[in-house]
Amino acid sequence: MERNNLYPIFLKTGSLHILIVGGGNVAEEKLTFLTKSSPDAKVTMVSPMFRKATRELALKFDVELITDVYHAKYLMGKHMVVATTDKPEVNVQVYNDCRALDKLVNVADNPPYCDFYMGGIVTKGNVKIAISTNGKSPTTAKRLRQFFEEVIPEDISQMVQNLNEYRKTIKGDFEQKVDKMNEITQKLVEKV
Ligand SMILES: C[C@@]1(CC(=O)O)c2cc3[nH]c(cc4nc(cc5[nH]c(cc(n2)[C@H]1CCC(=O)O)[C@@](C)(CC(=O)O)[C@@H]5CCC(=O)O)C(CC(=O)O)=C4CCC(=O)O)c(CCC(=O)O)c3CC(=O)O
Ligand SMILES: NC(=O)C1=CN([C@@H]2O[C@H](COP(=O)(O)OP(=O)(O)OC[C@H]3O[C@@H](n4cnc5c(N)ncnc54)[C@H](O)[C@@H]3O)[C@@H](O)[C@H]2O)C=CC1
Repeated sequence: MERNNLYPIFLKTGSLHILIVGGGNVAEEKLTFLTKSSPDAKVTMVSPMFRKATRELALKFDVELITDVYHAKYLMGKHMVVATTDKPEVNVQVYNDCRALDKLVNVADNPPYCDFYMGGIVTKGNVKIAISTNGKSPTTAKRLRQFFEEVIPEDISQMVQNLNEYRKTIKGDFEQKVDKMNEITQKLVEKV
């Protein structure tokens, strides 16, 4: 069976700078889910046109909007780039420019031109789950996101906080701490 070999990481978006090229439907979808997960994300968008809802989101999340066509100069200082224009040749240009500069790049409607995929994301306080279908079915990623948003209790974050407080109070060496933390969380994975 085929398997997903992608490696998920949790980016500190507050100190990384992301560029979105394009200002249409796809750009708006990517910005919506990016800011939903990571309201502190540092984002710049460049496009000759932005949708109204995109401009509103930009205002809310302090996103810089540059009204211009894409130029390689806009890559300066950016760590990751998402290309969403309706011009395949522009998206490929963005991809090639990023590759030449070793920047991570995602051409949203073109999986072979993605160094990474955006995933379905569930956030419950301190807990975050990211979901990918290996680019095979974004709709399934969305449905799984909705499912986990529903079934994971909001207070999972309180539990994590409590365990964080508790782990600070445990005396003993590393091994004893590990044993204790595993013992008190055993119930979470016991079959009923
Ligand atoms: C590869 C990837 C690259 C990337 O964008 O990073 C990609 C690619 C493509 N998306 C397409 C379409 C749709 N995308 C969505 C929705 C989402 N797409 C997202 C991620 C990803 N989309 C990455 C893979 C993630 C993974 O590994 O599973 C989500 C999870 C996250 C996000 O957008 O931030 C977000 C749900 C967020 C949420 O709700 O939680 C819907 C559903 C809907 O809108 O209802 C549709 C319409 C239905 C359909 O077509 O399936 C097309 C077809 C274009 C065409 O037809 O030409 C391509 C291109 C292709 O597959 O070739
Ligand atoms: N809307 C969707 O859900 C889907 C879109 N796609 C594909 O994804 C691509 C983008 O789709 P949409 O966002 O709907 O298109 P759109 O037409 O809404 O947006 C395209 C954006 O790219 C900008 N743009 C054009 N040339 C540019 C340049 N040189 N530099 C910077 N920005 C530039 C435009 O000003 C516009 O803001 C298209 O190729 C489309 O076929 C594929 C599947 C679904």
